[in-house]
Amino acid sequence: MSISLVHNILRHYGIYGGQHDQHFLVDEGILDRIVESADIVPGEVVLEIGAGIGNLTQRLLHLADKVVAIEFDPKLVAVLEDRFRGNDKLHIIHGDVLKVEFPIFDKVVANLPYSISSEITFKLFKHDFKLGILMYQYEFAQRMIAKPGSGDYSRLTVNTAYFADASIIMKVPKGVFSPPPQVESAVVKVCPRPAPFTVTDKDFFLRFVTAIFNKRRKKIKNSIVESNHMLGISNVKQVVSGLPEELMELRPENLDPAQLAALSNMILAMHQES
Ligand SMILES: C[S@@+](CC[C@H](N)C(=O)[O-])C[C@H]1O[C@@H](n2cnc3c(N)ncnc32)[C@H](O)[C@@H]1O
Repeated sequence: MSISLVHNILRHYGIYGGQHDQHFLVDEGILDRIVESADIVPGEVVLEIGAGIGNLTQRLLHLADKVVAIEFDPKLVAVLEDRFRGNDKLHIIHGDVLKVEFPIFDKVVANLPYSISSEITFKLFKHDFKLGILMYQYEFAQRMIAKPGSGDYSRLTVNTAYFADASIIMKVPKGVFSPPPQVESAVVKVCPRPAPFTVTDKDFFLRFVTAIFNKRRKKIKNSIVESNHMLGISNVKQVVSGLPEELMELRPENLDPAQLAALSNMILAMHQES
């Protein structure tokens, strides 16, 4: 779709963009590469979050059996309804992505609203799907794939490593959006898979990761004790004194996801014994 056609649609429907993370991707080449990366085969159901004026949606509809497009702006929902009227492969959900129930889907392909990237990503990780091709703010994408010990290594990194293999497949400049955002973007490929390390209790592990990264500047022994209101370990000081001393002196950001999982398994076992 040419940029002038996009501008005509925006003008016609009185949409100005810029608010609610509304930056429409108008570069044909990048739209094509995003959809090609999703490797959609017949029979698949694709979820699109924040469908906007339907630039990605149009391409997804060519390949998928069904596209479920979530969009919360009524003006944009009207554009989607007009643009794809009569196409029964499209199901539009008019609502807030954080509140609506996701359908069962095979793949998720989206140029996300950046201000709620974190909430959307954690919501997606609660679902079962084959592949995600997701556009994020570049810094957010870097945090998803950060290395232990780096400033970007965070709760998000560990959750991502637990649920999926993730990689940045494309860096995307501001100028390919209308209106352009203030930040650079990146497309992340998310391939869900079983965790490559053992976790005895998923809920406890995820709570443990959230708790200790809340106190990421503290030594692990202190971050566990100070965030125990989230963990509920009885005799927490005694449990901590029984954990490997060399790990307790490190900060949460220095442990890789497998080491964090091992620690959470140990704590749980000691908590259950006591
Ligand atoms: C970056 S734009 C992407 C638009 C379109 N997919 C494209 O690539 O051109 C993000 C879209 O998410 C929508 N959006 C923002 N917050 C949302 C929310 N909480 N729930 C659903 N959609 C939302 C915006 O209205 C906008 O259409």
